[in-house]
Amino acid sequence: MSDPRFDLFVIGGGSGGVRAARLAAKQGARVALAEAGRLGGTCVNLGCIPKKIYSYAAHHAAAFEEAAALGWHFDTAPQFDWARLQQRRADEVARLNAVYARLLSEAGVTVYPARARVEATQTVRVGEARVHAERVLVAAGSAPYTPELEGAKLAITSNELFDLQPFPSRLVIIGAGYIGCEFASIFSGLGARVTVLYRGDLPLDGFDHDLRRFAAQALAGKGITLRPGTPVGAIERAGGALQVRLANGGEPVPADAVLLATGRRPATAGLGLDTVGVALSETGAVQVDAEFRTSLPWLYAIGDVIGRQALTPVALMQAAALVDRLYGCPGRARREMHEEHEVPTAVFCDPPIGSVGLTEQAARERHDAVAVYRSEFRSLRHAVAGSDERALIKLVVDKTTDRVLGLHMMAPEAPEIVQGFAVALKAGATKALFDSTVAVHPTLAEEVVLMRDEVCKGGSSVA
Ligand SMILES: Cc1cc2nc3c(=O)[nH]c(=O)nc-3n(C[C@H](O)[C@H](O)[C@H](O)COP(=O)(O)OP(=O)(O)OC[C@H]3O[C@@H](n4cnc5c(N)ncnc54)[C@H](O)[C@@H]3O)c2cc1C
Ligand SMILES: NC(=O)c1ccc[n+]([C@@H]2O[C@H](COP(=O)([O-])OP(=O)(O)OC[C@H]3O[C@@H](n4cnc5c(N)ncnc54)[C@H](O)[C@@H]3O)[C@@H](O)[C@H]2O)c1
Repeated sequence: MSDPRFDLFVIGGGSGGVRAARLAAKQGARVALAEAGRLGGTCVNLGCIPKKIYSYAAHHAAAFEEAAALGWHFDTAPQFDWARLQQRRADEVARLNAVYARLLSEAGVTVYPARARVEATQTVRVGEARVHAERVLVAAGSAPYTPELEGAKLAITSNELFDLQPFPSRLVIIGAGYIGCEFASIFSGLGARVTVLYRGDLPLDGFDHDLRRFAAQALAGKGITLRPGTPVGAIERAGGALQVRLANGGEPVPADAVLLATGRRPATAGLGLDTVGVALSETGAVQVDAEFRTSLPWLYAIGDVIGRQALTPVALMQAAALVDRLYGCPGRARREMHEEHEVPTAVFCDPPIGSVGLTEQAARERHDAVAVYRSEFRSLRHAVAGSDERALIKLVVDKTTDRVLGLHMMAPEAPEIVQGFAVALKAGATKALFDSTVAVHPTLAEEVVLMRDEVCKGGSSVA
């Protein structure tokens, strides 16, 4: 029997790969997809979705306290059951795996539940089969990066965290990026004593400096121990538990579990890309142009594997843009991928962060005159519940054009609020337009359209 032939062969059934396969099949292309693990990829199985489920659970710790302040009483203290949360998460992930399988099947995509490797020009080896395709799309995602560190094998990554047993009373997290901050809040909320060790002076590299400072205070205010400027020397066994030895010689930090949250790298190892001579970056990212073409005319790549912004909606948008270009109807508008700074993003720590557009620092580098509006306050909900939790909302404006360049928030529901304002920023809304928008009262979000006093230059929020 001759080898199967397709128009498009997709390697990886995660956010980007599934979207590309379905859209291309709907346009009439003969499409196959290989997935070595579970359909849905990182986001569904080991990322956004299970993380958000755990985050919902963690937020209840504060909600119970608030409830008590608002007149509720419980005859017994609420008890948390880690195994039950894990099971609920596993059930939901399994449901989503089935949804993805159904969507692919309904679109007519042939799914190979196996690891794929590029073997030669327009040829892929998948399990025992050899398959030919006019085009091959690499959407293989990324994997946790483990730094050279003595005892690193004793630590876990976010991949293992979801099924960790038993629940760690003391969790030490190395790295204070997205994953470090999100899991610090989750495990702290669920009752662990959490310590975050990081090299820099503030968490969340790349975010607005003022927001980062505020975030450090907010996380510490929730009982998380933050240790900036603390490089790690080694992870070692200590009695029945672990300890993290510090490179600066400080007292070792005891732990029941150590989480490496030190970034992710494109998952290009073993894909056979070297055999066909595709250009990779130093970190292993597949090099593509603005239209996701590699150095070979039949090979494309999208998502985390190209080493740009590692976010699900980015992979989804890249998939749509690519398929529109390759298989779209003539005359119909093509979707395009945005400029990176237009991508809204959230960190689901507690309180959560929502951010879109330029940070104050980036705005000052690119624009002659920048105005900053900043509001830090205690929300009605927290005031009435007797909580000290504060919210930060910050607008960055180009003074020359009055255009709002950035919105950065750390507040309850910040990700939900920022999603809406991202449309306004993309549409080029001015500060005057924000000012002329009627507020919704009483809300936290109304503050975004009520800020009138520019932070005076001497009092700039940038350190
Ligand atoms: C803990 C965590 C939380 C996150 N939270 C968020 C969030 O809240 N919001 C957000 O936007 N993003 C979040 N992300 C990032 C998001 O998950 C990724 O950006 C997104 O999944 C990337 O999609 P992708 O299609 O590029 O890769 P993936 O979704 O990783 O899919 C790649 C797939 O390819 C498969 N594969 C790899 N090699 C092969 C091969 N040779 N053959 C066959 N199959 C192969 C893998 O098994 C995997 O299923 C999170 C990530 C992590 C780790
Ligand atoms: N809410 C979301 O959208 C979300 C959530 C989780 C992950 N993600 C995506 O996944 C990516 C990976 O997340 P992440 O938190 O692992 O990466 P990150 O890049 O956000 O943070 C990595 C952290 O590790 C530190 N680090 C790097 N190398 C180190 C070393 N050798 N020793 C000590 N510290 C080191 C960095 O200084 C930084 O604090 C994110 O960049 C993001 O794109 C998104």
